Amino acid sequence: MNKVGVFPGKFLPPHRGHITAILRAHALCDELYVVVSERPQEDGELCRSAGIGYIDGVTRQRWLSQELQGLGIQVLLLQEGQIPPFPHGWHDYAVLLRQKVPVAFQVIFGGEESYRSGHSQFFPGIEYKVLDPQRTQWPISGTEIRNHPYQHWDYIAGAARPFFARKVLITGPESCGKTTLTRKLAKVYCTSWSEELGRDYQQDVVGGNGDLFNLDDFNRIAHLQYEQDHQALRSANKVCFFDTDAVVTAFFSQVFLGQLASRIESFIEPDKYDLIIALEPTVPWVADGMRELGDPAVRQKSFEQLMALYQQYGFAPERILRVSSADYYQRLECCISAVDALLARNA
Ligand SMILES: NC(=O)c1ccc[n+]([C@@H]2O[C@H](COP(=O)([O-])OP(=O)(O)OC[C@H]3O[C@@H](n4cnc5c(N)ncnc54)[C@H](O)[C@@H]3O)[C@@H](O)[C@H]2O)c1
Repeated sequence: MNKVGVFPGKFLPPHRGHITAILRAHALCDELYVVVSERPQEDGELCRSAGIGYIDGVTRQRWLSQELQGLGIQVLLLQEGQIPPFPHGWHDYAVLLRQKVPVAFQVIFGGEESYRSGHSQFFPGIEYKVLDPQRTQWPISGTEIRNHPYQHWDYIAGAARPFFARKVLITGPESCGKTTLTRKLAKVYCTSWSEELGRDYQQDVVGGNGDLFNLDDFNRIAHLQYEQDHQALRSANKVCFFDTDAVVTAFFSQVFLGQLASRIESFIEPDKYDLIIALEPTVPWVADGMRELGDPAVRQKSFEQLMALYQQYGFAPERILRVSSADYYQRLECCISAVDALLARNA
């Protein structure tokens, strides 16, 4: 007979302990269903008290589906908000779980010996198989990750890391040292970064001549940058650095064409970044054949216009760090201190 197993849990968030236990369970049956339980009120409170955004059930289901893809394991979502919380809802929980899993199952997997009596009472005839109850291989819990994600980074399932990674935007007008600083910060923190692709785009599509840009070029730049940023975030190690954002694209759309390309605003995300490092144009201007705004007064004015755009689009002023020093060493130190502080919070 086909042996069907179920692996239930909150997975708030999924971690290596969960993944390893699920893979062991998968090796012990013919068909496995992972069931993500969501209790929006209680789960929301767990996230709030840890100081993180709410990780809803669908997001957890997506993360686990990504982690387990290709193995034939189905990940289901069980809404438990309407039944009494554990341990008072055993009866209703048993009913819901049976309704959710589309076929009869013979074994439930878990890591808690203390759930055994509940299982034998409410799932009679169904085996309860406990795996690694001491959590010896991966001594970690969802609570520890929620409360101290950067201390326990290596345990967080890869699919969930972009959620926890701090997002740091480096912004500023032309020739303020943005790209170099972004690369340096990524190296200091041994992590990924996303470079501004507008310059390569300008080279490839209009031979470097910005006068040939049309509005659709700026839509495409915003879209391509969005995708590239997304990819960089997937391999972030606690923090990810972004060399530009759609506000900068909006600014250049205005500079080159005197108007805003139609789709740029849909890529502007005021809440995305934990920190926005705004580099004032106090370092020497470097002509590279593609830059347009070299006059000192124009540079400062560009900076202020850019800052006004962040304000206009609702970026929180307390997340913006203006870096004005003309000294490259000071600029770097100032950024390192700010990123350290960001990683120390909630750590
Ligand atoms: N309402 C009720 O009365 C009731 C009754 C029984 C069960 N339930 C539901 O069953 C689920 C129980 O899951 P949970 O809260 O334990 O979820 P969880 O996400 O904390 O853990 C999921 C499973 O992984 C195991 N695990 C966790 N960390 C591990 C590690 N480091 N190494 C190996 N294994 C590890 C856990 O023991 C558990 O079996 C919950 O969703 C709960 O709502 C509800």
